[in-house]
Amino acid sequence: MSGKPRLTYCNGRGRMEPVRWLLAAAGVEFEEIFLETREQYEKLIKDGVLMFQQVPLVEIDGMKMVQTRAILSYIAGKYNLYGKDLKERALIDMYVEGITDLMQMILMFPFSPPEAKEKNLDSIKERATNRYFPVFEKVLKQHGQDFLVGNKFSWADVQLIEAILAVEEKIPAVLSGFPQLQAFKIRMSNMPTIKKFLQPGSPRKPPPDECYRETVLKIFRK
Ligand SMILES: N[C@@H](CCC(=O)N[C@@H](CSCc1ccccc1I)C(=O)NCC(=O)O)C(=O)O
Repeated sequence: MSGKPRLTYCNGRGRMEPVRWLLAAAGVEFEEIFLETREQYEKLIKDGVLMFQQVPLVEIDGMKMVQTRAILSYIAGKYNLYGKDLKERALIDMYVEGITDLMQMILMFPFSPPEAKEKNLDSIKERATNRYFPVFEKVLKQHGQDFLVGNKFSWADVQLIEAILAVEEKIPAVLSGFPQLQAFKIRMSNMPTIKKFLQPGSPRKPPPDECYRETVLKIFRK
C-alpha cells in the first residue's frame, strides 16, 4: 500500500478529471487504475467496491469514496482548499457548482448525436460567455485579488482554471471579452503544482476522442 490516493476510472477525463486537477493542484501524487473493459467494471460491482455501482472511485485514507462531489469536497477539506470559515466554504461551493454546470455540458458533448453537435457547441459558448465567465470576471475585478475567495488559493480557483482551458479547447477566443480571466489564467497556469500538471507526461488526460467515447459506451452500456 503506497499511501497515495488510488483513482479508478476510464483512461480519459470524464467525471474524474476534476479530481485529478484538485489532487495535482494540492501537490498530491496519486495512482490510477484504468477501466478498459466491461468485465473490469462488472468485477468491481461483484466485489462490492462501488457503493452505487458507479465510478469514479477514489481510495483515500482507508475509504473507498464514490460520488464525485463528495470526493472533491473531502480532498478540498483535507488539503485546506475549502476556505477559512463556513461563509467562504459556501462561496466556494456556489462557484464550484456553477462551474460544474458548465463542465457538465462539456462532459456530455462527445456523446451528442452528430446533428446536435453544432447546436450544443453554440450552447457551451453562450453559457460560458453570458452566464458563467461574467460572474468570475466581476468577482476578480471587484476585489482585485489573485484568487476567487478569501485572497487564498482554493478549490474554486482550480475548478475555474480547468473550465477555462476546457472551454478554450472548443472555443479558442472565449476569453477575448474577459481581461480579468485572461490574467487569472496566466497566474494559475504559472503556479508550480498546476504548471507541472500542464506539462506533457503528467496525469492530465487529453480531450476526449472517438476511442474514449467508444470505451465509455462499451463499459457503461445499460
Ligand atoms: N453522481 C455520480 C455519477 C457517476 C456516473 O454517472 N458514473 C458513470 C461513469 S461516468 C460515464 C461518463 C463518462 C464521460 C462522459 C459522460 C459520462 I455519464 C457510471 O458509473 N455509470 C454506470 C451506471 O450508472 O450504471 C458521480 O458524480 O460520481
